[in-house]
Amino acid sequence: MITLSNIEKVYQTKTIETVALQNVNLTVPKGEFLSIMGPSGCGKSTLLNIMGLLDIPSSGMVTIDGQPIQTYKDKELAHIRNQKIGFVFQSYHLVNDLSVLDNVELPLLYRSSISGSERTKRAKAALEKVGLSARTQHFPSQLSGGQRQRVAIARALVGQPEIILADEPTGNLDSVMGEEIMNILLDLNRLDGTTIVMVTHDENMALKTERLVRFFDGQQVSDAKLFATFQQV
Ligand SMILES: Nc1ncnc2c1ncn2[C@@H]1O[C@H](COP(=O)(O)OP(=O)(O)OP(=O)(O)O)[C@@H](O)[C@H]1O
Repeated sequence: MITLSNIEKVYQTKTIETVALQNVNLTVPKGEFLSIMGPSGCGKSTLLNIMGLLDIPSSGMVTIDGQPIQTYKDKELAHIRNQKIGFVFQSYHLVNDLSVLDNVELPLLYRSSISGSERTKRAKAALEKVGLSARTQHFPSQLSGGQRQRVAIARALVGQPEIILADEPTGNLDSVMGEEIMNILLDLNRLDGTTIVMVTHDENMALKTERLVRFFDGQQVSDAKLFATFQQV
């Protein structure tokens, strides 16, 4: 579970101060599929970066499984990020000169307890989950946008994270491919119990999730419980 309490994030440059988040209080229970919506610049990516321990708030408290992150050293935070959190971005962030299989194996390279053959086995299983078993030796440039995003999802889930943070995962895709990606995320949530927080500009995608929080100017303006995803099947 992730809890954000009284989070504020201020970006300070030489000439200007930007309040990106203000008075944010948000709890994401284990197993929830939460979507975040709001206009450009309202702080959605900043929020996701803070939840993913990629950035720290200017004030307020972030706890993961009840433990305030301030109590961890940098090395421990990197460990939690690697073990518990998977990231999916709008622009995929794949390594172009690595094969699909090597891209998916990447997060496991940081886990010394996993052997090379086990790494490959898990990466193949993750690719199978997203329907890309036939593309393991391709390179990202040889794939469609939807396939690239599926590789990115396989890479996010290969370490069996408890939480997936997805920043506009369908933003670069047409509606058919967007639906496909959304169905993979819904299955991960529904079948595996993975907690998912997804930033989206697409209301149709957001309405498929359990809960929708809207932001405006760095603040939450609404928090609505939608149908639980498992009730939709
Ligand atoms: N590194 C930074 N330095 C200064 N200001 C920043 C920085 N990162 C973000 N901001 C500012 O913080 C505010 C929130 O940005 P953020 O990227 O979180 O918005 P967003 O809701 O994700 O936008 P979009 O939908 O366009 O991706 C914006 O006003 C932005 O200009």
